[in-house]
Amino acid sequence: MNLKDVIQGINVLDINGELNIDIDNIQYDSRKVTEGTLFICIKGFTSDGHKYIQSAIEKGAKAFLVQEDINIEGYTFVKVEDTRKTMAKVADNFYNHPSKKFEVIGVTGTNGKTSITTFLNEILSSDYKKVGLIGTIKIFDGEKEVESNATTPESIDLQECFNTMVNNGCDYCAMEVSSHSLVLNRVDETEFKIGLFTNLTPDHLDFHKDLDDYRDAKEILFHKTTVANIINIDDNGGKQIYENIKNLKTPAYTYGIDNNADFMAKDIKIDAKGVSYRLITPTYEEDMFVPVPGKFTVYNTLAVIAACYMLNIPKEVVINGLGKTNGVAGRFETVPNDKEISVIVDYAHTPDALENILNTAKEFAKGKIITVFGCGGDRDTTKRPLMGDIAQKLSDTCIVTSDNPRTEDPVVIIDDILNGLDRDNKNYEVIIDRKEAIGHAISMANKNDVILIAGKGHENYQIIGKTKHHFDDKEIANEFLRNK
Ligand SMILES: CC(=O)N[C@H]1[C@@H](OP(=O)(O)OP(=O)(O)OC[C@H]2O[C@@H](n3ccc(=O)[nH]c3=O)[C@H](O)[C@@H]2O)O[C@H](CO)[C@@H](O)[C@@H]1O[C@H](C)C(=O)N[C@@H](C)C(=O)N[C@H](CCC(=O)O)C(=O)O
Ligand SMILES: Nc1ncnc2c1ncn2[C@@H]1O[C@H](COP(=O)(O)OP(=O)(O)OP(=O)(O)O)[C@@H](O)[C@H]1O
Ligand SMILES: N[C@H](CCC[C@H](N)C(=O)O)C(=O)O
Ligand SMILES: [Mg+2]
Repeated sequence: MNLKDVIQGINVLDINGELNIDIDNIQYDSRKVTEGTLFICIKGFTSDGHKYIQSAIEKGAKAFLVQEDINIEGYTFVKVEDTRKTMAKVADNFYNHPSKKFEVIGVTGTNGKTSITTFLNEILSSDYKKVGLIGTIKIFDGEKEVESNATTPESIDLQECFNTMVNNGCDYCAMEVSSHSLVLNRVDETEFKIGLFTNLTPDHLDFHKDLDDYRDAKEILFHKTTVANIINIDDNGGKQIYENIKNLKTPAYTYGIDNNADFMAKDIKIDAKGVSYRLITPTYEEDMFVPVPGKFTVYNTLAVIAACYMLNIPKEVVINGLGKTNGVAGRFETVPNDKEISVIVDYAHTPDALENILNTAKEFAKGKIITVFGCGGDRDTTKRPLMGDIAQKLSDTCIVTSDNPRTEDPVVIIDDILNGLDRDNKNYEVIIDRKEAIGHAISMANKNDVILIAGKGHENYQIIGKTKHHFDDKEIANEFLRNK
């Protein structure tokens, strides 16, 4: 594509060099530059893309989008105010506005995004639609699965992914939209048909100033939609967002259990097999069963039902689809065994999620509840003591261990967790090594006990320092259960 077309519509401050050149690739990471690339220099949190101009030239970059005054003979420099923001526009131009060519459904909120996008994918696929998926567990581009490195990819990667999905004949894309992505312009220029909001509870307060700031970030999604916004009205953050967006051109709809809503669940029953409820929509009522336990499943499925309603998916497809769902990998996933112990692997990595999952386990536990959990390193530290408190109060025994320590010392992370629990109550233990901790939980469990292994869910790795080691909670639990 001609550079003039690539930068069409952007606010240019200055140009040095020739604009009438062909661009074959756009890239924000010098390590991925190829011949004919427009390299976008981003001033980041840890590094500065402007430092890599020389190495990008060596790899074949021809043109640069910059925030500084730079002029090198034979290359083109386009200066703009904010390269990160402009990058989204450039990416949308380069891939020819792919999000407008199919139906993108965006899901935001602290918990439930992966669960909802997975359900949506399952249901829309069963209606013979081709569905792309973007989220924490994986990316599916309509033909193949690609490893996911983030919940929401960088703008260039995102627009490239949309383009591949469109070329692969996808009708829909169900995607998770993280608060980071909304603030860091990753989803700018994306046209969402539907925006869904799940809930807002403390997380990522290392990145957002406070909970209000975090909520404002989430609200951005609902200003980018064209067909419908769907909001959990039982959630305080949801209520506030609804107030702010209810009069926008795109209509807003609500779902909930406790408050009057467009999509409601009544007569809820929850047990170890799943949830059942009476579904009330604007035009029909139905008895629902979903084989995934937890009150949060009621919320997640109401959101899915509302989205499918707005997309005119036949109600039978939605109801039957949810009734047969395989659940979501690493979300309330049980590890089958012949010891009559309920071993549950779950991705609860926030105080709210941990509380919900433990309350769900409590509703059907016939024996003791043993919780194994830790907190991730290089992430929000304020959630650590809160999770310690919740795990201790809602378990008979809790084993505090490591999650992904990343570049932090696991002992320091565990200490932060211990600051939230009552050290005089000896119902907790500390075992730094996660494998050992899981083994210990299984060795101490008796028939009818519930073991909750929380925090890592589907992850099949542990990040220590900057290295990913193979590690899979389910696999390890299985190994100990076999030998018990
Ligand atoms: C805080 C944050 O989100 N940072 C993201 C951001 O990094 P950054 O802008 O600070 O980049 P930087 O490392 O300072 O580098 C600046 C520029 O130099 C470039 N560079 C750097 C080195 C080099 O050799 N050559 C080169 O060109 C980089 O590619 C970048 O363009 O842009 C990078 C490129 O897209 C991301 O990889 C990086 O995500 C980091 C790794 C991260 O951990 N992000 C997490 C917190 C995140 O995004 N999480 C959310 C939510 C998770 C959830 O709740 O589900 C997510 O959506 O995943
Ligand atoms: N609607 C919900 N409300 C509260 N907790 C939930 C909800 N749905 C799922 N959970 C809990 O949160 C955990 C994470 O769920 P899920 O992976 O769907 O969330 P997510 O929003 O995708 O998280 P992430 O920000 O890591 O991408 C689950 O393992 C479960 O314990
Ligand atoms: N998307 C979340 C996942 C956290 C999962 C947990 N296992 C951890 O490593 O903290 C994050 O990056 O904050
Ligand atoms: Mg997710």
